[in-house]
Amino acid sequence: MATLVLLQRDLRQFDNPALYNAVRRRKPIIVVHVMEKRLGSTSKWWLCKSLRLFRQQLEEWSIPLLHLDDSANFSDMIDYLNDHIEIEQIYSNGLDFELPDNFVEIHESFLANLIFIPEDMTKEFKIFTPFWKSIRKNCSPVKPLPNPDWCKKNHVNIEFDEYNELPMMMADDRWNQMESYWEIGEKAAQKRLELFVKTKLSDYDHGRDFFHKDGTSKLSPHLRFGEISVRQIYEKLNNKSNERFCSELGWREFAYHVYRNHGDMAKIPLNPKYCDFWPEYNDDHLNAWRNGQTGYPVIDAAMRDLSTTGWMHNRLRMLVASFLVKNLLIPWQIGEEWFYDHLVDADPAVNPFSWQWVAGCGTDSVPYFRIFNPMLQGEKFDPQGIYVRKWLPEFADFPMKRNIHQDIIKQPNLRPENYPQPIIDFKSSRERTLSTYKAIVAAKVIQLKKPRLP
Ligand SMILES: Cc1cc2nc3c(=O)[nH]c(=O)nc-3n(C[C@H](O)[C@H](O)[C@H](O)COP(=O)(O)OP(=O)(O)OC[C@H]3O[C@@H](n4cnc5c(N)ncnc54)[C@H](O)[C@@H]3O)c2cc1C
Repeated sequence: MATLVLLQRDLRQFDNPALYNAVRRRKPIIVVHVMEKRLGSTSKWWLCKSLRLFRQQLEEWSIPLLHLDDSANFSDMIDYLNDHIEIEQIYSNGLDFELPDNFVEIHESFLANLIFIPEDMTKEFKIFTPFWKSIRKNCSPVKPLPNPDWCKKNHVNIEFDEYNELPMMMADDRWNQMESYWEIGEKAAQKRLELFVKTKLSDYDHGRDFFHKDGTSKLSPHLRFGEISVRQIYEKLNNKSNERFCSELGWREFAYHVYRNHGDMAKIPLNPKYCDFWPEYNDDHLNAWRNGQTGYPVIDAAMRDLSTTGWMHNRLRMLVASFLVKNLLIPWQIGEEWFYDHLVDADPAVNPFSWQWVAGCGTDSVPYFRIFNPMLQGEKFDPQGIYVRKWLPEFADFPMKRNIHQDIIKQPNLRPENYPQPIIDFKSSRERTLSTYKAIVAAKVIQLKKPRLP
């Protein structure tokens, strides 16, 4: 008789409730990773590496890690496993698919991805601050579990010849390059947390906004795949001096709070006024945005950074998203999809939530008239153009004393020859957007053209 542990976004041994409870049963354990339904290619790259490392960790406990590529084949897999050893109990930490009816009785699901238990929050909140205040006042954060007490009885001495293959990525230079930016897995996540606490946390409130400074934790992909427990981070850092950092974890909780009631958030605006809004858009503009060729240095640097590293600083995410939606008037869903495919931390709740926040159609969103100015933002948060120079080789000889963000717009002769002209005029695109949004906000029912979505 064996315990089956199904994992999706919880590739860790420490504070993993499904694994912990399985170990306590003192029966042989089989772990199966089930492929998520929505996974971008860059996150898949991360997952492939993470699964291999996790398999090595589980081998130390003689627990086999199998992989199911499509949750639709769940029953076939159980038949196969039952031919080798009877599956008595199934544990998971929440799945993105429903188990077939005949397994519901033996399945127990724990929640592992959030600090607070969502069921403890009976009211639906639309604004972040009251949500965060209320949940902290009225609910208790879940404490991380102790290390499970591993015992030799839990061994499974069976060689599985099916479901043994872990997913693979096609060879691509992109992945080789990405490799140099990241250390993957549970051990790396713990190391990153330690380093952040030692070297960056004390300056986080100020440093987090400067995109050339590397002042944030970069824990997001580890949290995305559950290589580290958010409860462990919260328990360690939740005190008065780390309010700002904890409130960022709070935004993550809030995104999941909203996602619980709006699973279709990646496609459907939370504010129905925006449902049928988007006009036709320009494909050349979209391609320029994707490839970092808009002629606006900070936007282009950020988009090239994303393609190379799979990550982007939070302020830059806001800037490039605002530029796409509010200057190029391209539907936010298209940007969401691009991010989802290119981010190592592409998160099914946080990514669509954040895109809706920028587009102004979400909950507790940026007001429609707030349109980020890439020149001013660049000047403020990358004053010497260090970040831009890092990602745009076209600016290698640009004089250090010049303001890279403003000067090339105000004095076109300073623009490097091999760097594109701006694809739009910032001021007039801003005005066009403001009048379009004003009409939406004023209208009772919007009936413009449907968006052309991918
Ligand atoms: C358009 C857009 C898309 C985004 N897409 C994602 C996504 O797919 N996945 C993702 O994890 N984050 C996303 N974010 C939120 C945020 O940009 C990242 O969480 C953050 O940049 C990750 O870097 P970090 O780990 O160094 O963050 P830190 O500043 O060190 O924060 C610690 C943790 O708090 C959480 N967090 C921080 N900022 C936010 C935020 N604004 N909203 C929700 N949670 C937050 C993350 O889990 C993060 O790892 C998006 C933001 C925008 C504007």
